[in-house]
Amino acid sequence: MKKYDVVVIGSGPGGQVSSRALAAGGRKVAVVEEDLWGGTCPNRGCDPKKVLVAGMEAVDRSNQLDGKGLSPIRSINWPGLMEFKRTFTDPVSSSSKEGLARRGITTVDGSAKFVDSGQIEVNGQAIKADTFIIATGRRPAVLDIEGKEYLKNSADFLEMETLPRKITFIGAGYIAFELACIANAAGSEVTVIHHNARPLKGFDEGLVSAMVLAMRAKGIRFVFDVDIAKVSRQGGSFLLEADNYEDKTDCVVCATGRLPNLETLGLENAGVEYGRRGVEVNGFLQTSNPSIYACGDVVAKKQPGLTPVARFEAKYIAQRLLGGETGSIVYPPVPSIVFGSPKLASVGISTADAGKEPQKYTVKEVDMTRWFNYRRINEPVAKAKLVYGDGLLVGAHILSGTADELVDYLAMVIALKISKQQLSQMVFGFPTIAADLQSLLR
Ligand SMILES: Cc1cc2nc3c(=O)[nH]c(=O)nc-3n(C[C@H](O)[C@H](O)[C@H](O)COP(=O)(O)OP(=O)(O)OC[C@H]3O[C@@H](n4cnc5c(N)ncnc54)[C@H](O)[C@@H]3O)c2cc1C
Ligand SMILES: NC(=O)c1ccc[n+]([C@@H]2O[C@H](COP(=O)([O-])OP(=O)(O)OC[C@H]3O[C@@H](n4cnc5c(N)ncnc54)[C@H](O)[C@@H]3O)[C@@H](O)[C@H]2O)c1
Repeated sequence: MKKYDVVVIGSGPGGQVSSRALAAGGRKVAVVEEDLWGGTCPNRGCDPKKVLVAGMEAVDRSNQLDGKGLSPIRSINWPGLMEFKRTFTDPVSSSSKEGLARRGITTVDGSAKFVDSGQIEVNGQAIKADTFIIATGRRPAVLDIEGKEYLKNSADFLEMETLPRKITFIGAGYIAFELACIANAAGSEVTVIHHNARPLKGFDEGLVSAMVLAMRAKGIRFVFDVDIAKVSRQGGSFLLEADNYEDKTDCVVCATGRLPNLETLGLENAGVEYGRRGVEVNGFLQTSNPSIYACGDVVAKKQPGLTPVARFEAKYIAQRLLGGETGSIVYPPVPSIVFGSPKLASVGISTADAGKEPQKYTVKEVDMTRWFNYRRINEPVAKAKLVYGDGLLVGAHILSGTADELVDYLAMVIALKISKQQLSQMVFGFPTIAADLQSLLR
């Protein structure tokens, strides 16, 4: 029977970072993967999505500068863009696996299941380890409605060879907003249906409303307070039905959240507790079995399920197992970005939480739309809401085409507690988004 110091289950960002760090620290490590090596982010998540976002950004920029020396790009050559996307995704699985092997890590293809607290089984083969790390991520949730077999998910969207003439998204979170904007820029007729009237729930309500307004101006249709009950095939298209709604479309993408991958892991055999939201962990990312850790999307936690969070947790576990980390995990401010059109980004204390403690926090709203950096590209909207506590920036919420860049600078200001006085002593390259920090935080 094979025996390792550490076995990592799942080869996504969490599994990659933890296994590589542990192998570099001299541990004998194996990684088990049941699907594509590299996990969600580079195969069917962040990276392919961001390649498609580049096409959307080009369409947006040309539309914004229409009549200002440029002609708009009317639509995207979808098969061409997908071919470009595949140059990123096709090599990922083999290169991720080879990258691990090059570092002396054993790679095992198959589905891992705990037999007891010190042993898993993969394809009938028993593997023992002193420590296990569960990094199995999440998968798309499927609405339990009549006709659910007709529903596509985000992974299907990112593989679509032809762009449907009409596409409908159910759900209004990160995935629906981002993919709706991409499909709209590529020339599809897009509808987003949500079961209540509060899309992108974790983000500032006013900025979300402004984003919805901007997306509506581009032709995206939002339908709120509609709970789809049935999908049926009608020739080449699909009929969506609810008590108060009926519409035909060519493609339905379900984007109603993601579920932790844990049902097939045999967690009961290893004494690992879990719930609907994921594997339960303590402040050291240890499960209820102290020799089994968990990181990334599969963990039940307050932090959002994002790649940098999975990587941060994986690094922490590796440091702890290598003897360098003794305290419980302390997360820095984590930026969240919706790569839509425009982009919505958020970091630190929310405006909703700040509003509950007015004696502690103040919120300053800044409209940047007329600032040079936005006027130069004729941005329709550029707004920020800044949360201050004790004179320092503690939260930032931004809506603009470049919010993804600005939010990382602001995350640094928050994490390092950089004061307005310190910022005013800096010289930035000009004119840049970073240079705006001095005016923004004045
Ligand atoms: C469409 C989309 C867009 C996204 N965009 C962004 C973005 O822009 N920025 C961002 O930060 N995040 C984004 N995310 C989220 C990001 O992809 C995840 O947070 C990240 O991949 C989590 O990493 P992980 O290692 O925890 O899990 P994953 O990357 O999901 O990897 C888990 C791996 O475990 C494997 N596995 C599961 N069960 C078993 C088993 N029993 N045995 C063996 N292997 C198993 C799976 O096959 C998978 O490969 C996006 C997600 C999606 C779906
Ligand atoms: N840019 C990024 O960082 C990025 C992009 C995509 C995904 N992600 C990650 O992936 C996760 C999953 O994304 P997502 O958009 O699927 O989930 P989400 O949690 O962001 O949004 C799901 C939406 O579906 C709605 N919903 C739930 N049940 C429903 C129902 N029965 N009918 C209609 N609507 C329903 C919810 O109210 C919510 O608005 C995100 O939470 C995030 O962690 C991140």
